[in-house]
Amino acid sequence: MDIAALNSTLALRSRVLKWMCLCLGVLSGIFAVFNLLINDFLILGALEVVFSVYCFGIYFYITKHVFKLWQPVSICTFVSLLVVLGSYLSSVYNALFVWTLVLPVLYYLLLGKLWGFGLSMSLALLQAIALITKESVAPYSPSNLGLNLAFSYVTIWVIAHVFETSRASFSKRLEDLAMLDPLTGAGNRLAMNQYFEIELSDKENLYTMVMDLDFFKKVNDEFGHAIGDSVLIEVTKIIKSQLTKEGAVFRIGGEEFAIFVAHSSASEAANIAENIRHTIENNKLIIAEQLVSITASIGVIAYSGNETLKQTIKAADDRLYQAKNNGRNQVVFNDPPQGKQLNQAS
Ligand SMILES: Nc1nc2c(ncn2[C@@H]2O[C@H](COP(=O)(O)OP(=O)(O)OP(=O)(O)O)[C@@H](O)[C@H]2O)c(=O)[nH]1
Repeated sequence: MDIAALNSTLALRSRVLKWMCLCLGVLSGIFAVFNLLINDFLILGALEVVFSVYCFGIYFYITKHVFKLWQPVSICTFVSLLVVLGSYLSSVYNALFVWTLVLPVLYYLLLGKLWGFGLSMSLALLQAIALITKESVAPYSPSNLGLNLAFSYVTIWVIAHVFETSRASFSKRLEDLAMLDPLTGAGNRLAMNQYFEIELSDKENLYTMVMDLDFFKKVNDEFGHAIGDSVLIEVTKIIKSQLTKEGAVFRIGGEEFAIFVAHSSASEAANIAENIRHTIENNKLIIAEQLVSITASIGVIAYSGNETLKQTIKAADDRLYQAKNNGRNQVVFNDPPQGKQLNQAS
């Protein structure tokens, strides 16, 4: 599966930006010709030439490079300034202010809710100042023009806001459905691939752990599958509570979890693994009024920088196998702070 395709928001924004640049580049070029040769608006015409060139530049740039925030921010800021300046300098008769109504849609499509709201608010204020400071709004009546503009702008703004909010929430729900284990809320294998291949661009000082609950079958046999499920949920909470923001947990099997600790030292990774093991052992789980005791074995490996995800998981899994063979309820770490193998048992 194409992992990048899961980030539909980025793909959507990149596509919208590309076609918007083409469209605005052509239109701005046409306006520039009018303003330079016919209307004699030299400043505006010159700015439109620059904007047109900039739009084509971004259009070609994003065909070869990844989407970055500065691209839509610069396009939105530039086009907004052109519209405000055009509205301020030209007569209302030219109806340049009509372009104001297009911009909230661009902001929300390209930049999302927060930026969309901020830019729409700023544009409304700037355009209000540009129009209020005009000596005349002929051939329109000032109150009719003001009310119609304000109401149509607010309508488009609200629709753009509601649309983007719903789209973002659907997109998040779809992403969660695709990437999260529905029982525990830990990431699934797909999420692990995405984390390792895309999010972890810097894999220096990365530690991979594979953790497996000990004799989990007995929990199911003794207490039933539903309580077994609750144990898995509680264990996931314990793992998450021990991880810093540099860590991530994925459920890769029935009672098996992969844990990554990034940007850490060997001693930090060893401490995290030991804290997880210790907390699981000592946190007496009371589920449906039943006391459930469980322990975990953990294999930890320092990522060398060259292995694939499969290889690093396999290496940590080998340490886990050692931990199970050594009697379970322990951490086996190949790269302990002291430089020798560490077996930590309760
Ligand atoms: N409740 C519950 N049990 C699960 C789930 N997925 C797998 N299991 C159970 O996990 C148990 C795993 O058992 P084993 O592979 O024998 O491992 P174990 O009993 O933990 O023993 P060791 O790993 O050798 O310590 C099986 O009984 C599976 O049915 C799940 O989603 N919910």
